[in-house]
Amino acid sequence: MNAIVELTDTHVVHKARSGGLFARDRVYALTGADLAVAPGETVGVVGESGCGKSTLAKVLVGIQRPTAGTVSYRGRDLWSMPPAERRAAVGAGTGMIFQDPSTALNRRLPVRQILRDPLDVHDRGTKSQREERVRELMALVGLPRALADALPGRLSGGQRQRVAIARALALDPGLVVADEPTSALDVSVRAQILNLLLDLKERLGLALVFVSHDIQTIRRMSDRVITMYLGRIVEETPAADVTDRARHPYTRALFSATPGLLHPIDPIPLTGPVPSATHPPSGCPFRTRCWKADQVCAAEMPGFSAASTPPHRYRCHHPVEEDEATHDLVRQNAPREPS
Ligand SMILES: Nc1ncnc2c1ncn2[C@@H]1O[C@H](COP(=O)(O)OP(=O)(O)OP(=O)(O)O)[C@@H](O)[C@H]1O
Repeated sequence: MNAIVELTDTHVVHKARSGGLFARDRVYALTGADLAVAPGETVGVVGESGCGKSTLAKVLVGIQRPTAGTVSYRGRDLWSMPPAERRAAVGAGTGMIFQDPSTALNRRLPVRQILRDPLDVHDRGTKSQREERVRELMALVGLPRALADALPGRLSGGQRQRVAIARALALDPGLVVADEPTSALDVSVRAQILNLLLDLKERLGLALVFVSHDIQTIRRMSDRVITMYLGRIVEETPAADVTDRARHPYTRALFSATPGLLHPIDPIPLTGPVPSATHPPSGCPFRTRCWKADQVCAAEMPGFSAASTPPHRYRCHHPVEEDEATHDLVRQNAPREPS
């Protein structure tokens, strides 16, 4: 695969926010991530709050520097490039859409200027070509021309997110990363924004990395689903298989509540909260909530199983059997004490 962006054993460790200046605590936000995104594909990222989804997104678009491991853009190591070259590679190669368009856009700039900014910064075209590009971008995302001079405060939430999408597309990137792009919007406009993203992806041949808590949306939007748990990628599954054929117990539990299962079931309960990213459990981080866990799971984090090959890979000592009906998993997953 000729990846647009590729992470190899990438880690992000933060100093704990609450610990004060001399805090020793570390937050393991991303641990050993390996992921390649191919041109034109949509990768959905799921996991509960705090599992590292946003960190992964920021690493992919070069706004978070990893503390270890590499990030390659079209085969070149991003963080060993000189800063100006890196900014150019990131700016032209990727676009990012954030959760809340009201905070992501400069409130003092009219739409026209917000969309021109990336063209100015990267010195794209003449003045009139830039103006033409702004018109083109507005049309692309369905914004009426009359809004070119409007400030973001005058726009609806959906229109603001359209501006944010247009800005992300300004330099014609190969990859767009959308971090919860609809969660701050009214329910009534969410579907419109998702359809717009899908439409743009098709028309422009974009690769899309889509982070969401909304399991159904992920299933609908993605070609491939990445499951994250406590900073680790624990499974990659073709989206069509994710509800019924996922092998990692955590993915099965996350997707168990979605409609459209081959055998509809009650949700598999996930007992207790996600453990702290400052003191993650030894071995497999999911073991404290997993109904299949034993001593092996406490001793060692499994690598991707030798039996699993892309596009389906999982890291689990006791994967769910392919033919194990999800019904049976509900019964097995009685609440238990952490081992
Ligand atoms: N700058 C930072 N300093 C310290 N800790 C951080 C920082 N950024 C993220 N974290 C921590 O890293 C972990 C992963 O955070 P991240 O935002 O990537 O998770 P997430 O899955 O996107 O969560 P959510 O769905 O709530 O947005 C969390 O424990 C978070 O508190």
